Amino acid sequence: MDANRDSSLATDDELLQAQAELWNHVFAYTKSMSLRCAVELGIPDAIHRRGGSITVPDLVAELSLPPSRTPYLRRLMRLLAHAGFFDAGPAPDAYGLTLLSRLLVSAPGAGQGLSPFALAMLHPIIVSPSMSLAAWFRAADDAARVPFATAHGGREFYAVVKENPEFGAAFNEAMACDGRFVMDLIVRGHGQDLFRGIASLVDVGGGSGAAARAIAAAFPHVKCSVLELPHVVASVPPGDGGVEFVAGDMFERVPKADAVLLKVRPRRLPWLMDELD
Ligand SMILES: C[S@@+](CC[C@H](N)C(=O)[O-])C[C@H]1O[C@@H](n2cnc3c(N)ncnc32)[C@H](O)[C@@H]1O
Repeated sequence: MDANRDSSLATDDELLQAQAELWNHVFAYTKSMSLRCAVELGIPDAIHRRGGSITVPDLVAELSLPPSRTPYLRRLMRLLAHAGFFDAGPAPDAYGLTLLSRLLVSAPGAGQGLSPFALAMLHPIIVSPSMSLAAWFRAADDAARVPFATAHGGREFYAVVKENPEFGAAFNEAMACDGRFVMDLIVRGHGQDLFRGIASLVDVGGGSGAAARAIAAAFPHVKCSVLELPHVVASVPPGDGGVEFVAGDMFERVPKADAVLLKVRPRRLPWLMDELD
């Protein structure tokens, strides 16, 4: 259907199709929330432990859930299978891992360990400010540059990360697992070209050093360091993985090195940070 057409000219079928699309958008969050639930329960790891496929009653037992939850878990699995996370294979009432859910499996060699990323990005501290996006647009006062600050007592994102150790640890682990995953692929695919002639590298805002460690392991001749905020450096176990940590502020000083790595993410969440953060 032509998205710009006047709805008075649409056929009943087209109106119903448009309503179905509207419902898809209205309920899109059910996918995210079901994913969060699956990760919190440890469903991808449980299926992996049971050889890659499991029936719903066995999954209830494996997760030590009350048997009365079986029909509800079945509905959750059906939704997640529809979203591509699990494969409703040939056996009745059984679900297997897909490429997508293998990304979440934590066992080394069996999956990519990206569950912490899903958990942190779907944490209430990140999600809840989105509920006040419209109110923020309407607000006359300019004090809060983004809805995140309004929802969190005027504090910017990294101040909240610092003040909330549980969320801080979850956020750092999310960055670490994603950094490790991406950097392993980059090193595997393009590392020889990328790091030729480089003797030292500093990863600016490099979190707990997962990406720098992946580079140091693959290219031992590259002296890798990480520049991070002091509270992040303080949370990294000492003597970890051949990477030097420098506590500081990237806007004040960046240690000298042959190469600077600054890996940032596209600003997908308009309520979280603005261009100045
Ligand atoms: C979005 S995370 C990215 C982490 C990692 N580079 C990655 O891509 O996975 C941004 C990191 O920058 C750090 N950071 C924020 N402001 C900083 C500053 N002024 N100086 C140094 N690091 C900073 C944060 O603590 C956080 O770990």
